[in-house]
Amino acid sequence: MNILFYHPTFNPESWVNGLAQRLPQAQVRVWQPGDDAPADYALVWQPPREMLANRSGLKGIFALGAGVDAILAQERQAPGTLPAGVPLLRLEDTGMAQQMREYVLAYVLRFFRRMDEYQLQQQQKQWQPLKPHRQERFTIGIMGAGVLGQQVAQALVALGFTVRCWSRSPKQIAGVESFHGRENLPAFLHETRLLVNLLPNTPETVGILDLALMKQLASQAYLINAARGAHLKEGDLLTALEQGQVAAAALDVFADEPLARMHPFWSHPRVTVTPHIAAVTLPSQAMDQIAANIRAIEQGGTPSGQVDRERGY
Ligand SMILES: NC(=O)C1=CN([C@@H]2O[C@H](COP(=O)(O)OP(=O)(O)OC[C@H]3O[C@@H](n4cnc5c(N)ncnc54)[C@H](O)[C@@H]3O)[C@@H](O)[C@H]2O)C=CC1
Ligand SMILES: O=C(O)C(=O)CO
Repeated sequence: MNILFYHPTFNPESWVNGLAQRLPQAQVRVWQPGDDAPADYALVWQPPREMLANRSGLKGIFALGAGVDAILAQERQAPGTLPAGVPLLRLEDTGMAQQMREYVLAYVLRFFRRMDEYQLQQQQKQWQPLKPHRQERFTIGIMGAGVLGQQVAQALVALGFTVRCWSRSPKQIAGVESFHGRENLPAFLHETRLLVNLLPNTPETVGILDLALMKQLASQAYLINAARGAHLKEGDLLTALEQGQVAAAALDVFADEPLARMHPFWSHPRVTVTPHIAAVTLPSQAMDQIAANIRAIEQGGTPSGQVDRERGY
């Protein structure tokens, strides 16, 4: 069995060695331009078109992340990047849910305990206790109740928050009110005080975080966007902040990354910027999952994490 690896920034040696340890029967190699020797599987992030274009015989392409929007966009722009008919698989959790829980909880508590405002007050040397937010008036809405959203929801319930989620189909998550479908989006947004976005970026969800949506939230709402920058209309967030509709936002992802030096978010007193670090790929856990999926395919079983290319996630 031959496995190709390509990632623009990961250390390829540790992946080649790690995969070889997990799949002793496999020959693992780092793809180099011009390599058109046979392969059964490919592990990729931002693959050049020429890497996979003529490889319709692959048994699986493994995306080295949870979100596959970038690779599907590559395919739209340069057809052939993902040969037709080859299953595309993504990472499911592999340690990202724990990181995402930490990220979201950190900002939920920061906003709930008004730490963002105390930080601004400290800069003014201002000693001014603020009226605490009350949990019963601090409903948290999670858009996207998948692998990551469900675990974040459970962690927030355990902290005593009222939590609701919105997804494509109804979800059963203990202690969480489930809303689904576009028709129920207004009901989900109504009275949501803190909105967490964990949707995949698809043709249906791109630009979903716009001013019209923000106006449906409770006033002085908070936003945590840890999914994709393409979900957020950045100018609309600036307007919502100016109008007081949104009190503050924590943003991990941006329309253009890295965020341009002149971007207003950098210096906005009500915006926190992190450089797309909410949940990163953990090589060891990712390789365990990919190796298990390859074994499943080799034994005629069904691997997990297969992407529906039409749906976009
Ligand atoms: N900032 C970061 O570091 C990271 C960001 N991410 C982002 O998080 C996203 C979510 O990851 P997972 O939870 O693993 O995905 P998932 O596929 O398990 O969950 C997606 C959820 O979104 C819902 N959804 C999809 N389309 C919808 C629509 N049109 N209307 C309503 N609900 C819809 C689904 O029903 C599902 O509940 C990824 O696609 C990625 O973009 C993932 C990892 C790290
Ligand atoms: O896995 C993903 O989709 C990520 O965004 C990782 O940073």
